[in-house]
Amino acid sequence: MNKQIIQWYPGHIAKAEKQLKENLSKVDLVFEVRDARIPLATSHPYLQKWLKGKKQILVLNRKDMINVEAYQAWDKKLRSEGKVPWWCDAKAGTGVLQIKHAAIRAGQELNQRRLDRGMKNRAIRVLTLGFPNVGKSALINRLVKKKVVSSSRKPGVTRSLRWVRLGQDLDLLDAPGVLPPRFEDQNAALKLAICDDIGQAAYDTEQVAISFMKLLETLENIQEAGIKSMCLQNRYGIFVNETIKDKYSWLLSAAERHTSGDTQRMSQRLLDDFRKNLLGNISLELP
Ligand SMILES: Nc1nc2c(ncn2[C@@H]2O[C@H](COP(=O)(O)OP(=O)(O)OP(=O)(O)O)[C@@H](O)[C@H]2O)c(=O)[nH]1
Repeated sequence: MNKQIIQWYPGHIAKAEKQLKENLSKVDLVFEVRDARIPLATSHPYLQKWLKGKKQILVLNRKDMINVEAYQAWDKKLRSEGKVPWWCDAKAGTGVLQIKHAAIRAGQELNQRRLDRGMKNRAIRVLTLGFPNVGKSALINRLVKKKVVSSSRKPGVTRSLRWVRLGQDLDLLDAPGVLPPRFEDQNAALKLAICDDIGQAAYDTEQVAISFMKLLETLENIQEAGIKSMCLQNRYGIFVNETIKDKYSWLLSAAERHTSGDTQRMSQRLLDDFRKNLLGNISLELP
């Protein structure tokens, strides 16, 4: 997918970015939350420029949705770059307590510096930052152990900044997802679309479904994923690795058979199936 096909910069994200910049000076620490399935595609190109050396905790969420190989490869790569990745599953709550402790420790260091300068101790203000739908709100809800902010399956749900208190030590700021105004790298944008990390209005479902199939063919671990045994045969009458004259004509013909030529709906079903059944088994992005 080389053409500029996927674009998404809705008004609320532009507004969120403006608000974020206004609020950055008020926070002490930033949780940068990325999607563990696509840590590169969910790394914001301007983030370091905005944060200007502010203390950060790198959270790789959705650990439950990747395989061990991907986890190990990314953990090693990030550590080799001097980063400390904190892995979690904000839906189930795994790894969240460790993140809380890391934030409290960072807060103690910051407060020590305040004391050294003759200032009083205070709760540390933490901003949760990341692309839409990576699990920022789910992480906050897990940290405070109740549903204080909306967390939903669709990207772009958090629309405004909201402070949430966590015990005596931390004040958390939930913020809408941020995105670069233009996706220079359309392959990264495709991964965001496949993982449902950008709004559906940003892309053509059929094109993304076809691009995803092309991408699947290039993945080495596709056999391990047991894709052939998936619902594809029964539901769509196709095999991914089948040799066919026009590789992607199956998408169109399958769409005709199943949904009277409604390829958009067919592609949507396909993407939904893949998101549900396949994405946890394959590595969309390896270092
Ligand atoms: N399997 C799994 N699902 C998760 C995880 N974290 C979040 N989710 C789900 O992903 C969806 C998006 O989570 P949110 O917390 O709303 O994401 P967000 O980053 O706040 O999204 P925006 O409001 O768009 O910025 C929800 O349906 C969550 O239940 C995780 O670690 N594992």
